[in-house]
Amino acid sequence: MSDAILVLEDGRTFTGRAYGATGRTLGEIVFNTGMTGYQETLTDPSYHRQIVVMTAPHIGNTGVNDEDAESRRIWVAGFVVRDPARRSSSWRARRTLDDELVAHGVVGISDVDTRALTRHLRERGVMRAGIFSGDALVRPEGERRPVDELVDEVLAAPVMAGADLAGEVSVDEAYVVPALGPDGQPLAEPRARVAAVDLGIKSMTPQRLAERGVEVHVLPATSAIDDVLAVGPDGVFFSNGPGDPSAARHEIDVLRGVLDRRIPFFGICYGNQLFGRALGFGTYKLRYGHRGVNQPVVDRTTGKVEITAHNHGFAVDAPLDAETVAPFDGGRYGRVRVSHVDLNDDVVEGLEALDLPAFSVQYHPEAAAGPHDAAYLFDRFLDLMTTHRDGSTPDAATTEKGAA
Ligand SMILES: NC(=O)CC[C@H](N)C(=O)O
Repeated sequence: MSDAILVLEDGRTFTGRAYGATGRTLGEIVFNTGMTGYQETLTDPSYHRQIVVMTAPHIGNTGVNDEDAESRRIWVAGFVVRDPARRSSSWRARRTLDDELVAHGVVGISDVDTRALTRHLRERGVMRAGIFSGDALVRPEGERRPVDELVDEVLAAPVMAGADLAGEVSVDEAYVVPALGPDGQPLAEPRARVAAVDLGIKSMTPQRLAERGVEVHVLPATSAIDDVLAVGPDGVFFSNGPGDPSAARHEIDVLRGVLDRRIPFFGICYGNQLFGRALGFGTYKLRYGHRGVNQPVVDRTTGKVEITAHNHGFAVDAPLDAETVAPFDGGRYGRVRVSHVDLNDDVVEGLEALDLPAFSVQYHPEAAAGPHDAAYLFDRFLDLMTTHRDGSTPDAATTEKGAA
């Protein structure tokens, strides 16, 4: 195994060994505290352009299987681990993690003091970084490249703030995930039909809806409101995704079209941030974000605390205490409240419109990877769609699907 170096934009360096592909990679460096789920993390499109540090020290133990990928490829820009497993041990493993990283051309580094690195990122905040190994470490004449030169390359990489990335990870063509019955077989009569805008969707999300008898039409991020309406949806879903929500102007316009028509809406993660912005709230970048599978969140509707999976670096800036009139366009969307809050740091983790059939969460009820405490949110979405359709909501008199 050859040498590798991790270079942060503030000049801090960590030496280690090449892991996965060798070469050079640049991105925003973030840490994930999950003890499990590295395959789901690697294939989560929300990590596009990010170098992920795993704080769990031993990575690769269960290899890579053919079932747990959350999308068609690995998206992380680079991978940083402490102690890679020397062999995979799982009846489901088909390949080693090292081989999988090589096959996908993902440059990684191992034997890094990931505790020191994570403490550094907690203090200084996430920043740009690069991993350099193999030819990327040496000049053509064979001498080692000085760190200053590597730092300059890191500083030339784009920052995450302002990045509009959903279009880079979304599908090109729409597809349908069929509704399933209790026996796992396709349902002839779906219980509801959802238009799901793919901003970087994880495959487990339409699956969780399909398991509840919902037919899911997954649409490209570039879809216009007419494409969404063409599905004839009982509800619209906006997925997780990479990038800065303040850059997603097209998607926010489409979402306002959904809200104006009072079509039931549910958003996850990036979808929550876009819902917040559509309502007129701001979003901001967290110092180091939430990434892992054990974040405590309180659901203020029931008072229950749930342990949840997270992957976000931005958050919605909305008042925690009271119902607020959504600021957009003089209160056009009525009242809103913060429905979920992170108990570690009081970050907004969910929004609920009180005068529209719409809600969202900042975290991952699809739970891939992670605990399943928040699965009830998919049931809430289905309930919202069916009661809205049957006209049995309290505000049904004023709720007319298709009204402009
Ligand atoms: N998982 C997500 O949807 C992430 C949303 C956004 N890109 C963030 O970092 O906050």
